[in-house]
Amino acid sequence: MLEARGLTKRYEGAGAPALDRLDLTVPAGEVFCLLGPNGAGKTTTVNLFLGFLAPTEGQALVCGVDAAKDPLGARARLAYVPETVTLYGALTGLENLGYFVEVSGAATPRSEFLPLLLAAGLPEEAATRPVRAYSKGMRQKVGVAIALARRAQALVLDEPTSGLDPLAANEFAKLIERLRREGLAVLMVTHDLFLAKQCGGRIGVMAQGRLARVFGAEDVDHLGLERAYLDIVASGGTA
Ligand SMILES: Nc1ncnc2c1ncn2[C@@H]1O[C@H](COP(=O)(O)OP(=O)(O)OP(=O)(O)O)[C@@H](O)[C@H]1O
Repeated sequence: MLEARGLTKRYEGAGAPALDRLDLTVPAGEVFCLLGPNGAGKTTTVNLFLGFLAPTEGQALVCGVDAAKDPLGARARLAYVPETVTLYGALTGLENLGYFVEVSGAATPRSEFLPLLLAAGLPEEAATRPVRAYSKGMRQKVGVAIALARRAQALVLDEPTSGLDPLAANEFAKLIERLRREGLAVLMVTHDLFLAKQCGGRIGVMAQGRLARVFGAEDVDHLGLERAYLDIVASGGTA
């Protein structure tokens, strides 16, 4: 579970807070998509959950662990897939997975590596090829496989489908849905309204550091979400 309680971040020298009293709970088995324009506070939120930033006020809890007080404990329970997954180009997908699992200290047996890559949607023939020739979507899948291998209970994704073609983004949405069904708590930052709708769960729109509105993915159609998003952004989060 991911939980923000009155989570606030004011960067030094800045006037308005980058994140203003965020209250949010993402339980196991839910996807929460965070939308918002540039500078809304999405990355700040992610960095607070990862314990990379200390909050000015409030708490970011990962499965009950306060990320500011125990960042290593929080990160042990949280898998993070960034916008661009950094892998070793000369190593194969399998070798990269093995390396990152070892570094993380996870006890995942080697026999599970290939099934994990396949579960993340990587074609089997690609698993033994150097990743320097992988597409961005294939790299993202290795990133998800690394996250799965760590058996984290929560998953945070930052713009995971940026630069993916619609087919790859659609495949990625299905993967996220599967992880949700397997019981992960998923927080996904995205600019992609279609992806947010497709991944189900709840969709939050941030503006100027505030979580302005939360929609159930079932309760709003694409056009309605787009209109609401534009209204919220135009009003600076007060619509
Ligand atoms: N290290 C920093 N020092 C000062 N201000 C910062 C710092 N990082 C971010 N900010 C400011 O905090 C606010 C929120 O930034 P943040 O990066 O969280 O937004 P975002 O929603 O992730 O934007 P984007 O969609 O562009 O990634 C912005 O006004 C930004 O300029």
